Amino acid sequence: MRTVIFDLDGTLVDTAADLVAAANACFRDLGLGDLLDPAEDAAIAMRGAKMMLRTGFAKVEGFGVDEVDRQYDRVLAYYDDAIAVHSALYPGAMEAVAALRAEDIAVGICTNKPEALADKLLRALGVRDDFASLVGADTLPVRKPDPLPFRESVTRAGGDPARACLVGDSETDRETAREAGVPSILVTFGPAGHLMADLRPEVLLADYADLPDAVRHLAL
Ligand SMILES: O=C(O)COP(=O)(O)O
Ligand SMILES: [Mg+2]
Repeated sequence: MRTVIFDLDGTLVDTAADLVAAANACFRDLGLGDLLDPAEDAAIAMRGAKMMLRTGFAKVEGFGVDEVDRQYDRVLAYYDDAIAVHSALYPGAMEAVAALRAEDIAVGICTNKPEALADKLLRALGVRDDFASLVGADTLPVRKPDPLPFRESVTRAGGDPARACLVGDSETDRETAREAGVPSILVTFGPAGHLMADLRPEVLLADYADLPDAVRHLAL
């Protein structure tokens, strides 16, 4: 079965504001104020909680790598408490998913978010059951760009990893697809959209309305 696997943050869902809010709550607890800006640091947020902590601590004195590790669980706890306040699906995402499913193409998710948080977010948005699989950062011992979680997300969706592609928004997604030997479709509407062309994916996607056609042309 042909399969399209989606990344989550920055690809299916615009999660930047809730992620930045969680990091800022941690920084405020440490007396540092709001070190990140939801608009300016959206691309940093798409690279995960540790990257947000590293970026914030780089702006002040006296907080090193150890503090990033110490605060990581706290960021995730804040995020867990307010995971879908501002987060929203990108326009046309679920219409594209429905169109793919109508063509008997399996759809699943492979994310570097912890699986439980990804599951909670998808349920809050009312779309968990639209995806046949969900593999997160901690589902397997390895995470993207290792190709294993991608392959697992394909097989759990009932698909064949040789007839699959990955829709993503980052160098990590590009690398994952390359390692798995499948085409990548990188979206240009996320916070790092302007950088996607340099990664030379098989497809650059500016609008979800164009996804079903793009997948057809890949001839999976
Ligand atoms: O949380 C991250 O590191 C990024 O998550 P993503 O893989 O869904 O983009
Ligand atoms: Mg992403």
